[in-house]
Amino acid sequence: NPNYEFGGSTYTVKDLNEIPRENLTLVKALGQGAFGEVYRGFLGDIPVAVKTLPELSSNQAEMDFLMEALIMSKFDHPNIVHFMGVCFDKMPRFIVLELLPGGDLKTFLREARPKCSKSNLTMKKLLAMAMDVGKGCQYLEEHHFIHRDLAARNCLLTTKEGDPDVKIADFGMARDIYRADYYRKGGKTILPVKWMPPEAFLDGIFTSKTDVWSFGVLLWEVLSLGYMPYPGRGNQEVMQLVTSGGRLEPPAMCPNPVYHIMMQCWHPIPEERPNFSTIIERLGYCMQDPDVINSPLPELSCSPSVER
Ligand SMILES: CN1CCN(c2ccc(C(=O)Nc3n[nH]c4c3C=[N+](C(=O)[C@H](O)c3ccccc3)C4)cc2)CC1
Repeated sequence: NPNYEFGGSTYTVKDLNEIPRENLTLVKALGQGAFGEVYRGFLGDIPVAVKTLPELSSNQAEMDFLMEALIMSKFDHPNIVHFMGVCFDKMPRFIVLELLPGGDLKTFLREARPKCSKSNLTMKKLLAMAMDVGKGCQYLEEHHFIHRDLAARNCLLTTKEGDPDVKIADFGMARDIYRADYYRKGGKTILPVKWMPPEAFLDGIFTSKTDVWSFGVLLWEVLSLGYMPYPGRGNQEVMQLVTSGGRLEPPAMCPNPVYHIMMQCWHPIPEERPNFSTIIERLGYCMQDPDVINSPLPELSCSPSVER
């Protein structure tokens, strides 16, 4: 059974909170997880999300699933999805997590674009969502945990209405590296190149400053309302561009101070990039700046024919 080291202690499967299966009810699939399905359900009368491992899974998939549970079970932060327990006594195996009904951040941004009707999205809300992720990242940085795949697609929202809180909810990449799966899965696994700094995709060097670069791209995703970074460019082209100093353009209507934070996250020298405490501080200033929070969001053209 694999061990997991976090904060100076070592954990194994027996340290996981085993939930009696009879207390669990699965209601409806929420979407495809990396393994099997993720379901909406109840633990007693508490709404939960349940990640399932298909019964016919390889031994490696089983170990991956266990490692993912171990990783998430040790986090304790309001901006990281809360781990509730596992049903590992028999197949099918379950990981029970906090339910986040708002869906993923990228989808939310794309669906919340101001169309013809007034969208209730504001610059302040966008910055507050980025701040949430930044706080989760600061916690990971403090615990010397490198995420390796920070992106809007891996974050979830508490709600689609009002003021959603945002939480980091997927640790699959860190899990693969922790299990040294990356090599087993054949180096050709799809690397999130568009979210990676040069030292990572060129030399495989990962530190918390790698996550800072990715956070800068996530901030760009938020301000662009869910665009794919480097639109129209392939991974090879992006590696070329970035290694020769090219960077993402400012999203439409992005206030300069916010773009300035992105650019600092994308400093070619990792040590020159700010840490997450500094990033949060600077985002905080932006949120106090009337010129920033009162700047309008891009109004997409109102011609109904233009499908975005
Ligand atoms: C109209 N829209 C349609 C879509 N809809 C949804 C779509 C998906 C979800 C959803 O997956 N919620 C989750 N809550 N907790 C966890 C979830 C996923 N988890 C996982 O661990 C997943 O692996 C995961 C992790 C990060 C990102 C995505 C998926 C843990 C909720 C609402 C809202 C209304």
